[in-house]
Amino acid sequence: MTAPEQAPPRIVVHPDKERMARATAASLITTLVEAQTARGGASVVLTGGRNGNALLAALAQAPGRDGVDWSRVDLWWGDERFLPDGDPDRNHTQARAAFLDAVPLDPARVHPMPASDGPHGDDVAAAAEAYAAELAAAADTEGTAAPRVPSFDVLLLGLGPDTHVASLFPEHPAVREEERTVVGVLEAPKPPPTRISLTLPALRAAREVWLLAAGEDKAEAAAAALRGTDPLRTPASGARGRARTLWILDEAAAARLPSSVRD
Ligand SMILES: O=C1O[C@H](COP(=O)(O)O)[C@@H](O)[C@H](O)[C@H]1O
Repeated sequence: MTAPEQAPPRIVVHPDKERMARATAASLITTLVEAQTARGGASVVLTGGRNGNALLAALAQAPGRDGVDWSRVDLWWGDERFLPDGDPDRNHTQARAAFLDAVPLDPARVHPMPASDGPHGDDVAAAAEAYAAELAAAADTEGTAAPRVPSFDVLLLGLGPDTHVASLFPEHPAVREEERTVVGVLEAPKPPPTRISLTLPALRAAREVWLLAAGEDKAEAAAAALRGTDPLRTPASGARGRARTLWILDEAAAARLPSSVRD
């Protein structure tokens, strides 16, 4: 695959996780309005996890929320826990509760990853392939001829305490993938063990990648990933956007950052 441009990380630190969620929701609204003004539509890749859900809850409450034309926003997912539709542990179920049901989205533009009781049954490889095909069908040619995914406006990632992003865990086969855009993940070290994930090449096709980390349990991971140069060991270090890579932290998660990386 041709490697797209990769923007170096920029770090923004908020006083606490509530203010971080509110400020990030406001920035996301601005970015989506700008994308719609420039290109008609906008696309976001959602993340699961505590920080991703806190952002969605803040977005649902944000005063400027209705400045976005939600019927012209495509929503994709960076990863999913491969469980039956509606399972409370699915990232899609949590996103519905936090945000999706609060705004007038076009159902045809909401693209959850397949569930384990969907058309592919429990075949996670087939489910991943189907999601890759859905992304390829929506792909454009901006930036790079490959990989075959849309030029996402903003791709959100929660940072795991082990530096995983999406369902790309350190030293795991999925983080080594260089050709496919979506993979089935087996034996993930965090439950549930079976997942679907975008790969690093797919994440890097985004215009902007925003990594979210709040809380002291993320401090070590944030420092390791921002120092790290090997995505096999610190997957978050390999997640970069073409135009912007933004690390959005609260003070607790930023506590161990080397001063050399902090603005
Ligand atoms: O399992 C997952 O974990 C990560 C991080 O979640 P957090 O609760 O530790 O913030 C999340 O980004 C990913 O989407 C999810 O599937």
